[in-house]
Amino acid sequence: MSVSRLVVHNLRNLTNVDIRPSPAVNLVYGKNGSGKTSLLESVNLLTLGRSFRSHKIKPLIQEDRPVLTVFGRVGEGDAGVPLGVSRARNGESVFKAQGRPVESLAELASYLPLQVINADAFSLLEGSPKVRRQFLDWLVFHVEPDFYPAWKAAQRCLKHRNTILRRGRISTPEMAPWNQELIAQTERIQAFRVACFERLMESFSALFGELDLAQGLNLSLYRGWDKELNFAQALESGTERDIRQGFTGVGFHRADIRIKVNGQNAADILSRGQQKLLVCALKVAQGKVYERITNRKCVYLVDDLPAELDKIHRLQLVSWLEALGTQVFITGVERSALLEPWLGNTRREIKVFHVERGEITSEDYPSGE
Ligand SMILES: Nc1ncnc2c1ncn2[C@@H]1O[C@H](COP(=O)(O)OP(=O)(O)OP(=O)(O)O)[C@@H](O)[C@H]1O
Repeated sequence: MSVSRLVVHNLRNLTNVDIRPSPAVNLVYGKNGSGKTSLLESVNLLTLGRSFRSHKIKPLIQEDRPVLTVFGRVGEGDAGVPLGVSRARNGESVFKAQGRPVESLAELASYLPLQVINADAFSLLEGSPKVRRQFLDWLVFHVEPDFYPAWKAAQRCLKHRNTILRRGRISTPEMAPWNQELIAQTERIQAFRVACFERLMESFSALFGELDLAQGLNLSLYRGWDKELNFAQALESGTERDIRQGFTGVGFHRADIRIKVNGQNAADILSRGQQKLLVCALKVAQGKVYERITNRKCVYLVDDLPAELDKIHRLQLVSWLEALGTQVFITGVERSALLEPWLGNTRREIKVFHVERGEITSEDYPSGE
């Protein structure tokens, strides 16, 4: 899967953009504030209906304009699927695929699986368990069709159970069916997550295992309750605490990926550059597993590649992306720093885009080199 055409109107400082990206390597350079990240945001918007920077829509719409639109073709050349998104200041939105409104944002997302590596990527190490849980669940959601219904059903049970807990007067006949259903759905969610986590770790070790950085590194899946107990036992033994707290303290909603170096949190031990490379490896590993299972490739958006990564680490990430053979959009301030790691390392088509005050010009490498 790749974006073969991208047309953007009134997104931040991008007033009128129409580009035909390479199905392989797209390098986007320009000064600070020129509009590079906005271009990546437009790809994100096209498939997820929102930015990766913020859930708010108004800041995305160009000042003094009522609406922003992004149109794109996804697939091979002009034969690709047309996708269109418009978001208006007054709250109106249109999401279209193949010329008709989509049934859900999940349908829109299914046309173009995306992986984003940007400054927020560090939150995979520093952030709350929710960030890591969502990271794993992205994969589970995309490769296991029964996961989402199970997850939704479990969420429903949790909500009802918590409402009963908050009321304080617990009646067993009222609570029992929610507990039973929660246990059944949690076991399914857990099985899906374990299977995906194992595949993810296999792929991650193949990428990362050889690096010095891998010394002492350990990633493990925390299920969301004591590993000595099954979920039914954990729920039962936590009942009094749940009543006191007014919510369910154990379960699928507490799962986490624990990332440690010699027993300490990786975020407390690794340098920024090391953290970024580790996060990149996790995202590339995820893309690999996704491809193996679905036979489809993710598109990678890498905002400000040089930030935090030295030459060797940039080269490492580029070699991983190249091995994936996927479409990438990579931004940076300096053209040479963006191009350098690819030179001699890819036979695929490179396009270089220069952004200046929201205007984009493109060149096919190696023209003019
Ligand atoms: N709603 C808006 N309307 C008009 N311009 C906007 C709006 N929101 C942001 N901008 C401007 O659009 C420009 C695009 O910013 P963007 O973050 O894409 O730049 P960038 O090239 O990625 O910069 P950096 O290298 O600093 O990360 C900025 O100059 C910003 O001030």
